[in-house]
Amino acid sequence: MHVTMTDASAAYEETPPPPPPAEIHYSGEYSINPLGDVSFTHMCARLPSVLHRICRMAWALDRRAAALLVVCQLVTGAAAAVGLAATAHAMQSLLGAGAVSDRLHHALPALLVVTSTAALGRLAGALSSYADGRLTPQLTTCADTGLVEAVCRVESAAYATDGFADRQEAAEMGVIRTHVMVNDAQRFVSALIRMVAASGVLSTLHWAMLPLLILAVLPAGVGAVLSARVDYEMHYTNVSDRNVRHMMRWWATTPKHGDEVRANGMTGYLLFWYRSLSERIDRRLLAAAPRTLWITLLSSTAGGFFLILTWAALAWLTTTGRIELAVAATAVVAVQTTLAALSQVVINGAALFHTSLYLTDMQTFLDDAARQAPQRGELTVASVNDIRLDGVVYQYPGKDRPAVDGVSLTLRRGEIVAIVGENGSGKSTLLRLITGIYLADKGRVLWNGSDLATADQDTVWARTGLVPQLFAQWPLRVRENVTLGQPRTHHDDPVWEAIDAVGMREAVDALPSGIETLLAREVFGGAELSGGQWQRLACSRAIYRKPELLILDEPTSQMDARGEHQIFEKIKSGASDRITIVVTHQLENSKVADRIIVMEHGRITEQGRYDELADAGGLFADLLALAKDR
Ligand SMILES: Nc1ncnc2c1ncn2[C@@H]1O[C@H](COP(=O)(O)OP(=O)(O)OP(=O)(O)O)[C@@H](O)[C@H]1O
Repeated sequence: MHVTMTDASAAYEETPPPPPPAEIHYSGEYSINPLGDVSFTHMCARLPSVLHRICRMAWALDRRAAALLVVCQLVTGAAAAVGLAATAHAMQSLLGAGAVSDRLHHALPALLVVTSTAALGRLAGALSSYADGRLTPQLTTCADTGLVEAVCRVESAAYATDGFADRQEAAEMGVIRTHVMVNDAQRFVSALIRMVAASGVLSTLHWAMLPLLILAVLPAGVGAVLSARVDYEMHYTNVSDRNVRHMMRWWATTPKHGDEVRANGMTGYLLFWYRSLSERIDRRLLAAAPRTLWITLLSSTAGGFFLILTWAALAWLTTTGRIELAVAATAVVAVQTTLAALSQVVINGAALFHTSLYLTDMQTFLDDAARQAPQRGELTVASVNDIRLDGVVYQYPGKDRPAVDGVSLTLRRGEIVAIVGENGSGKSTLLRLITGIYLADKGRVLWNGSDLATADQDTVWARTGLVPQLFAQWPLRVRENVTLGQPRTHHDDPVWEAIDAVGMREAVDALPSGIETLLAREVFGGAELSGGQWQRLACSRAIYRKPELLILDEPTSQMDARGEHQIFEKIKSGASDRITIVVTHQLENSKVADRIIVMEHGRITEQGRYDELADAGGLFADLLALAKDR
């Protein structure tokens, strides 16, 4: 049938609208907002511990900057106190009796103190900004690298646990907030010191002023903390959606998937999806806006009422002669100073509290990740002559049946073993168990008799080379893409040897900067390889490691016949000195193996050489017949 463009677009217009993004009803252990039933006083009580934590982190990173920051805060506070006391003194002299010149002369020393303390306060402020400028980048980097390291170091099985990615997303917010953490803390502390100093002066003028002032600012404090709580609640509700949106953003915009997106006409849907999800997130935020408005309105009204009361009280005290005019003038300055400092305490206290929520998420995630870091034992695997699997069972979290179900198997040095089986039969999971990426739920995996559950994983992985089905295309230079994870050599000969082994020399030489070329098309000066070339590079990476256990999971799925032939020749030539495992759906490739293992539903159902299995009438023979039926 011939379809014109108009037909096609008409048909498109008639189709029902695409489905919106799936609703995520996350109901795991971590789905409960930890602040759901936390009281206001409890929240305020958190501040000292937050300050303590920030100080500890800052002290550990840069003692001099941390000490400078603390000293500057103390100087600022002391300068404010002395400055205010001097102001009171000057006021009394200026508003007292006598000639103007005498009064000025009398007030001069106090005025000099006011000026000097103001200058000292400014100097301390500038120095503390400098200390903050030193500390903040270090703290942010420390939090950021700490988070990346924690995620990289957990047991692989942790990735499959309930809500791991969502909690990681929440922890990322902690890293972002680290950026403002020191500043919030510094402003909070300096405002607190200024407030204490000013309120001390105020209390000496008249006892009633301070309680009234506190009442004027307290509602704003409650309001700011409650608003922060609403904001965090929204953040918490949106965390899963934000996580999915973040992933989709990368998938939709990375050039690596650009062909698939365009040629399959997915752009419109992806944009619709992205917008729908963003609107859903916004809807929740907008629904919370009236709550925030009410909180702000009520707290401002209450604060305003008490502030009017404060000024009225001051006016009454002055007009009834209960305090002198000079004292009243000082009180005006002190009230203004205390009010400004109190407001800063409230605003920065709320900001600090807000930050603490995200820092707590970050810390909870880091603690959790530390608990999920490998704790296997000290056993060192020196070399590997045989690997024995003893009734090994592994079940992914949330699955109702094991992916590997009671596998027993022995692999010996010098042997090439092929693992075949239908999709989902458990081949890749078995490889993860053999290498100790996952630890068996039941049974044991023994390398030279050492149980992987008690062996130091780094000594195990120092002996393995793995080409996974989905290999990484690292945005690094060609050389680092081959040597990744290996100590650097003084020259490139071993790198070229690995490149030659997969027939990539010509392709690498043709790159703009040869072995130095950055393999990232997105970056200026970067270059891109074809799919098969990338796969050859992934193979060279494993070969370069000269591993005692070489595992190749569908290593030639994207390669041309020459590349595939070359890889299998290389596998054969190096086989005598290692254990080699090849997973393949190209059954002809399994001819290279000394032994073929057939997997079905997580179990080994057949074993033997190619010719034996081809005639055995089992699954292998069935799959072989299907492969030939073209
Ligand atoms: N990370 C994971 N989390 C949860 N389940 C998983 C995970 N990886 C695999 N599975 C499940 O385990 C079973 C075995 O998967 P596995 O990847 O080991 O099969 P395979 O034989 O390698 O398949 P294929 O030939 O498609 O690569 C499948 O049912 C799969 O859905």
